[in-house]
Amino acid sequence: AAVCPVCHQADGDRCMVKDESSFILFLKVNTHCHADHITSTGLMKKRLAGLKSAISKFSGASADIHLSEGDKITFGKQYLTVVETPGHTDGCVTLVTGDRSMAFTGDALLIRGCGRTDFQQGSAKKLYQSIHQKIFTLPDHCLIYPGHDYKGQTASTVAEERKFNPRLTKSLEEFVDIMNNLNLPKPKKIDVSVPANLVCGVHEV
Ligand SMILES: N[C@@H](CCC(=O)N[C@@H](CSS)C(=O)NCC(=O)O)C(=O)O
Repeated sequence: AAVCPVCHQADGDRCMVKDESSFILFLKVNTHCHADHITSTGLMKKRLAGLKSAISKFSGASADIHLSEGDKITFGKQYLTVVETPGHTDGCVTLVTGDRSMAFTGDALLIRGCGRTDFQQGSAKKLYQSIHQKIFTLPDHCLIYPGHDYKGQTASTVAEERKFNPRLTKSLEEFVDIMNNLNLPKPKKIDVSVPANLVCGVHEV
């Protein structure tokens, strides 16, 4: 089996090593396919030789690697586990550290909020189930790092959000009602189209 030069493990799958000549040294992992998250990827690939992109297989986006539930992204002696958390989009993932002390939730769970569900495959019911079944089941002390910080708070914990999140402490029915009545303006330039020859790059439409 191939041995990863970074983490020295011989287990090819954990390192995403497919053969001895294809170790990945730089990986841009996108939590979902919205312009405000993936737009940098094409430019980063141009500037950093060997950089690979990764995104959920359910995102509809092209990328070097398509991620599935349970995939492990290894770096050094650490790894991130891919946890599918659809609802904001179909292809949203949360990345959880191997020791389950940190979770990068993208736009699924925000601090005292959550991703909107009113466009591009949004589903309030799916989001509620994702958060309750996949994120709120992580340890209480697990730190939450979301994709947006609208109120100056950059980290929270599972216990805090389970207790204080004004949307997720509600029943499913109440949550769906809240999400259907947010009436947020649609962000400008949120739509993306990905030309076939530009892997995980973005052209605004
Ligand atoms: N007006 C705000 C809202 C921007 C916004 O819509 N943010 C998205 C994530 S980017 S698609 C979202 O899910 N927000 C949830 C929410 O409850 O605000 C701004 O422009 O800053």
